Amino acid sequence: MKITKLTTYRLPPRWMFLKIETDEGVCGWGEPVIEGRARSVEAAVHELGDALIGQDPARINDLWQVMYRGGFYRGGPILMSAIAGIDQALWDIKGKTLGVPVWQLLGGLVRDRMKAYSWVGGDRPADVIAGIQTLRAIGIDTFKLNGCAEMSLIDNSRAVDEAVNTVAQIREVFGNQIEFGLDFHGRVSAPMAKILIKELEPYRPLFIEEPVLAEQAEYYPRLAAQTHIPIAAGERMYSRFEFKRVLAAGGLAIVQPDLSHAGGITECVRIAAMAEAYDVGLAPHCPLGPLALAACLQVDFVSHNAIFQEQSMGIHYNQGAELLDYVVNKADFAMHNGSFSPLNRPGLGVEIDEALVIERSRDAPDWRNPLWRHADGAVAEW
Ligand SMILES: O=C(O)[C@H](O)[C@@H](O)[C@@H](O)[C@H](O)CO
Ligand SMILES: [Mg+2]
Repeated sequence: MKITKLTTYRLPPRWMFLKIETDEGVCGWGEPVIEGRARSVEAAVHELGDALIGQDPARINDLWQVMYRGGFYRGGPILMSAIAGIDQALWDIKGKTLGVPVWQLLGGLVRDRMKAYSWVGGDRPADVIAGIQTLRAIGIDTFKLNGCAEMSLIDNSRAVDEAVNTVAQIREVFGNQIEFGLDFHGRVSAPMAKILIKELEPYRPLFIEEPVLAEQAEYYPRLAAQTHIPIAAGERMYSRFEFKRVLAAGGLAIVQPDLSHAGGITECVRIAAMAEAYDVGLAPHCPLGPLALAACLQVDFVSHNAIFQEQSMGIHYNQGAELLDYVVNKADFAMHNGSFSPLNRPGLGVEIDEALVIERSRDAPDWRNPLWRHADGAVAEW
């Protein structure tokens, strides 16, 4: 079998799908994207694709190395997201060729259900109580929200109170009947993270995510030393080599590699295994589309340390399309009591509505993250 063609589709709300075709009619789908830089990843996919045309898609391990080591300059969000989507599509082809789901090829299930969580509250946490109430009605009991709005390097006690009050209110209304993680989204400085984490501790969040930016990863062990709240990070780390450093430094309780950013299934099973050796949990990042989610689930179901799965149903970013709009086999993604079941179809387990993808990819808008500024006009982390 030989790879014959790579076609990319940029799509609303902010995704990109990749179709890889072969000379034997089998094709695979993947989701290579970095939110807000879809066109850059698209260019990288086609640049890498030159080396794939005419190659045997079954040799995923070799093709991965060709894409990674074959370039003198490697790594980073653009190239690793391009590799990620290509890798997903290659696994899809392999599964479809052999007639088995990817999790079967990775050694089989380690669990029967995979717990998922949902987003509430939007960019600046608001209406979180109503949001949680609505989702609870459909069986979801685990949530994530942004921990605060923009925050200055040294901010005032009003900003701290605002963040703490939102969280206090959640515990007041729902007690211990729900769990929630807090995403600081890299918008909190190291000095403010210290204060916020201390003040939030009594409300027992499930985890605090990106308490500081990945660029400030040396603070993770220091922050972890001052709190019992599990610290999570990883959505802006792109390879096992980056995860190696944070795992060895200690401090993280949960790693969150993104299956569409960190080199795909091939790389993320390795990151998961490495985390397991450090007694660190896995919670793949996935505010993206159905192919990214399917890839996450393939890894979750074979990784003993997978604890919960992010998914984008109803997320504030899904303007113009929802998680399952382009999926034919929607029922396979139904959650029961807040958990996913293994995807049992061959390959990734997603049947794509290709006609709709082609139609919606025409004039797809370029999504950009908002540019925030502090009151004094300086750029703020979003
Ligand atoms: O945890 C998450 O889902 C992420 O932080 C997510 O909210 C953002 O990073 C977003 O995808 C950036 O475009
Ligand atoms: Mg996050």
